[in-house]
Amino acid sequence: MAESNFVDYVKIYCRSGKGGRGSTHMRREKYIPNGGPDGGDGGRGGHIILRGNRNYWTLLHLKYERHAMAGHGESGGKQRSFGKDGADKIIEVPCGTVVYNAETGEYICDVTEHGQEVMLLKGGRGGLGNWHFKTATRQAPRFAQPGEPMQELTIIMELKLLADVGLVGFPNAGKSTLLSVVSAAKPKIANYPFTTLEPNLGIVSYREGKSFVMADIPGIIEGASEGKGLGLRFLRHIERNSLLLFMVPADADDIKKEYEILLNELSTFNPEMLDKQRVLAITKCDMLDQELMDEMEKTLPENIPHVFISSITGLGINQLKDMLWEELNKESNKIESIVHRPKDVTRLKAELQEMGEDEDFEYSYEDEEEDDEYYVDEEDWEEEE
Ligand SMILES: Nc1nc2c(ncn2[C@@H]2O[C@H](COP(=O)(O)OP(=O)(O)OP(=O)(O)O)[C@@H](O)[C@H]2O)c(=O)[nH]1
Ligand SMILES: [Mg+2]
Repeated sequence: MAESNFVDYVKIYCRSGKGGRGSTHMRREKYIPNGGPDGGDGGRGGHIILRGNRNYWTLLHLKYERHAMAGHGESGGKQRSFGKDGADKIIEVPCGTVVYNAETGEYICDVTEHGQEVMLLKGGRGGLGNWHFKTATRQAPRFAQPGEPMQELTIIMELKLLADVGLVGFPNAGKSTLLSVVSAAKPKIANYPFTTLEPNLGIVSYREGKSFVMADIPGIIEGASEGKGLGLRFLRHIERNSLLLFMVPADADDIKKEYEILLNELSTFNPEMLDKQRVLAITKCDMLDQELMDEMEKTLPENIPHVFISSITGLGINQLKDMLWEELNKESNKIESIVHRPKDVTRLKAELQEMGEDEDFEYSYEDEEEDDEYYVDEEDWEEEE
């Protein structure tokens, strides 16, 4: 597959900073021969923090990152001086990013709002300098605390677009065409299946300056949940939608059957998809006359509101927008009902391999000096001028 700019999946090795060690310095000035311990505290190691940023729409900027490392805390110094804290590493992510543990598939957190910050890995606390351990005997504290160790974690970040309405349909159903007439988005449209290879988002303006976001995803075919066609790779982008708009063309052999196949694929992917509100649009109705529509009406699936539309003539488009808006504003259809289950690790691995993301990041500890517990720096004991 060609190199794509729509990146919704990345694997990153993360490491927080370790805490700086406390100093064991002894105060020895000219006229104060036994000044006692005055070693300062080590600095805190840097955190790894995720921050939601609405200016990002994909994870592309993280694709080649591969690792995120925060700075280590510096050691404490003489005269109770504190070591500097290690620099935090902030990873900016688009809203709708879900984070999993790459080894276990366990769900860790998600970032849904602009400016929202999630502490992924805490930096180690700095060790206390020996002045804290001053006792009556003064001489005692020839040690200070080491800093707390760093933490490591390899994560998978997955983007789930945060659109209000998700378009669900077989290839060629007219999904992209609809998006292009109700929003300013300019998706590719053509008379062959799988024209759309990546999700497109559009803002649909409604009356009085109100608007909602619509996501056009690649077409779904029977067996998609087992990997057929473009497979389930893009289904996750409609997991977050509060409303699903099913689209079946008027010239389909059996509208009801096509609808059921789509529904079945979604529920195989994630049974919670069935909890979402649905609307059915019969597309390309410029090919029908009123008589045919009345006839067709009787064969449609029950329990789902439907509308006949044509993106070409504009038939039913306003009615469709009204229906979508009404459904979106029902209290029962607010999002956040989504339950995060752990990822199936084998599936995760397969997905990663498919994306060429499965090489493990090797981290070298070569440049790092080891913290010796109760480390005593000889220099600290030298007499000063
Ligand atoms: N007559 C008619 N043709 C339409 C209408 N809407 C879309 N089409 C045609 O149907 C074909 C497929 O349209 P697309 O919008 O690309 O379909 P899609 O569902 O996005 O297809 P994939 O991206 O392949 O999943 C194109 O040739 C469109 O011109 C319509 O309302 N009436
Ligand atoms: Mg399309």
